[in-house]
Amino acid sequence: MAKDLPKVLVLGPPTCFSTFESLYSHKFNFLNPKPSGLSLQQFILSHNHNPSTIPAIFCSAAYSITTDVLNLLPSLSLVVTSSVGTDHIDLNECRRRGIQVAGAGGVFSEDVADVAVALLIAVMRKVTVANRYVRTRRERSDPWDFPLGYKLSGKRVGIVGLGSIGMEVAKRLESFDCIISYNSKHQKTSISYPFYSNVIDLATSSDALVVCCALNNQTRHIVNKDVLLALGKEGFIVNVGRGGLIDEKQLIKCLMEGEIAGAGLDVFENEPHVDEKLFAMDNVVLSPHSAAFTVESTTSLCELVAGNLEAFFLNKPLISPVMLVE
Ligand SMILES: O=CC(=O)O
Repeated sequence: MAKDLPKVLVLGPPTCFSTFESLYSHKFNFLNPKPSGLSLQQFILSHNHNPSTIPAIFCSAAYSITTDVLNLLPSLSLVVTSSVGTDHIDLNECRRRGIQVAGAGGVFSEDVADVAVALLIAVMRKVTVANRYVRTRRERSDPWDFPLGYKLSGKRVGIVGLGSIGMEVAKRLESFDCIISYNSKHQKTSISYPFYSNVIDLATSSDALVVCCALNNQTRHIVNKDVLLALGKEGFIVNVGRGGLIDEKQLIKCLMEGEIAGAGLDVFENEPHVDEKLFAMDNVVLSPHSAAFTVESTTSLCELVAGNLEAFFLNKPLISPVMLVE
């Protein structure tokens, strides 16, 4: 009987949730407020769920796990998020309350890196403009008036955040003979790429920046106006991390004024809202925060989430814990 199974509250159901539910509803009793249209508080009250019997949350990056949410759930001991990013979770408060947190670990790294490189090629070589050009003109005009793009091979690429995604980006770009350097919270002793402790210096020494670090108080607007100006008029930027890593107002201004050459963006500062000024720009390629999601990564994610929930309910160590230290 579902009511005898361990309860898992599902918040902002992750895109994989319907698959996940069909695979694992024999193991967990999923409580999903979304279809009811009720607020979390109303849901808990109206369904007579004793909040003290809810030990675990499964959430997506679209749902903020704030102190207010945690206050509604006095027995909460686990938050599992379907994302790599944890900026939607009040980690300090979780630490204070002894709540464990598990994330998506490395399941998305290759897919996100693939899209980072795809966006870089697309914006530098004008792939989306070319696509529209052919569809609207149907044949090559004479004289040929398609604008020239920039070569990626051999370019200097600065990676902001050399974690598991950043390393996959570097690996891919090495096969394009790109010259890699990076900025990270700390220099990595095992990595021979040049390290820049200052993102402005990294931008000055790069033809393109790929931003893939975590968003937190230290990294918000890590790419600001000064970084964009240092990247320069022939510089490109790709963001597959979080929108808040770049000062989007300044980015749009720099794109409009030709202070940088172009941008490939999978993430936006005020998601799900996307600033419409970006839609009119030919030097911008957009993607709907979908870099992580493939058929394969979704399957791996479902297995990982189930593994974390099972481990938790068996009092075993989590498979992909998020470190709750500052
Ligand atoms: O954006 C996706 C993630 O954080 O997993």
